[in-house]
Amino acid sequence: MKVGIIGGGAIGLLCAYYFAKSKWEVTVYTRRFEQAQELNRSGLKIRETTNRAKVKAELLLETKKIDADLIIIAVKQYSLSEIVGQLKTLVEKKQNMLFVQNGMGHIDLIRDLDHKNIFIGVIEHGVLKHSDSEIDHVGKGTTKVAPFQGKIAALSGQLEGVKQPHFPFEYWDDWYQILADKLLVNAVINPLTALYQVKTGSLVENVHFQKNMKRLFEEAVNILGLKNKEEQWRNILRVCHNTAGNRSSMLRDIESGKQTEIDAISGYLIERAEDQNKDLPYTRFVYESIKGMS
Ligand SMILES: NC(=O)C1=CN([C@@H]2O[C@H](COP(=O)(O)OP(=O)(O)OC[C@H]3O[C@@H](n4cnc5c(N)ncnc54)[C@H](OP(=O)(O)O)[C@@H]3O)[C@@H](O)[C@H]2O)C=CC1
Ligand SMILES: CC(C)(CO)C(=O)C(=O)O
Repeated sequence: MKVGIIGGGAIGLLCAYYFAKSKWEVTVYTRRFEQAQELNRSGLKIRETTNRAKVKAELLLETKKIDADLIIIAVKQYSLSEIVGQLKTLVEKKQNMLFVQNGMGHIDLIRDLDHKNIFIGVIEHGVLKHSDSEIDHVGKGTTKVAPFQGKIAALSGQLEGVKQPHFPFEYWDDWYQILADKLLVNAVINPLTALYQVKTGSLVENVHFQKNMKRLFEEAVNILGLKNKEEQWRNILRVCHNTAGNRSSMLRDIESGKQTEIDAISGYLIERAEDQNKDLPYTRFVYESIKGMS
């Protein structure tokens, strides 16, 4: 089987590594020529392991067709708009596509595609990228997938061939549910860790930070229309404990001067609230603060 992975970032390389270990033919489509060169030359390494995985890589801009059974789109949400146009010509209507962005900002862009089998993924792994060919799999989690267009069997049948204990898949029926659950976690943890410049665990250890978490939580859970509120709150506390030593992706983006995904997370919630003539003052505060810092 062949997988094409668009974006050689932390998540793209994580997927590339585990598919290659499962004996799939992997091609990573990069933005930069130097990264493609490096991957072709050295392969791909996860820090804790000794073996490098062999992958092919090429520049997305120079690609005419993506020859793959499954295509994983692993760029950040804000890079997706420049790629969606290319997907219309690079990917045939019957090829499977899996989008793994955080937030909800990508959904309207995906609606523009009329491919038969489109899937949404929520990645619950923690990954740090050290170089163009080396990552650290710091948090072992799962990847939840659900159909957006087409039937889940088209994807689950393929993923039968990826049996890796540290890289499992879970199958869900409702893409909105899995994305909304993750969005809620990110809407609470990401902006606060970035603003206070603290690791995820510090949010719950500090009673004042935890009060602000609760305020963001109340706004987000109501706007997203999520039920089982108590369980959702417990889940956020659990994520803070389980990833206590991690720096959230938003904190890392701010620290390295990169664009953040605040528009797809808090920005999306603010838009939903405006549609309902509601205001989310705490969410708006963190949104404007992060925009001002990045
Ligand atoms: N890292 C993590 O632990 C987690 C990340 N996620 C989500 O997964 C998604 C990807 O995140 P992550 O991997 O961390 O992000 P990164 O910033 O590490 O990677 C994004 C990659 O996309 C590449 N890219 C951007 N534009 C293009 C283009 N036009 N053509 C080809 N490649 C392009 C970038 O290339 P270049 O290097 O040249 O800029 C970069 O390598 C995000 O939505 C994130 O929220 C979800 C859960 C955990
Ligand atoms: C859940 C959390 C905060 C884990 O680090 C995350 O998804 C992120 O960093 O974007």
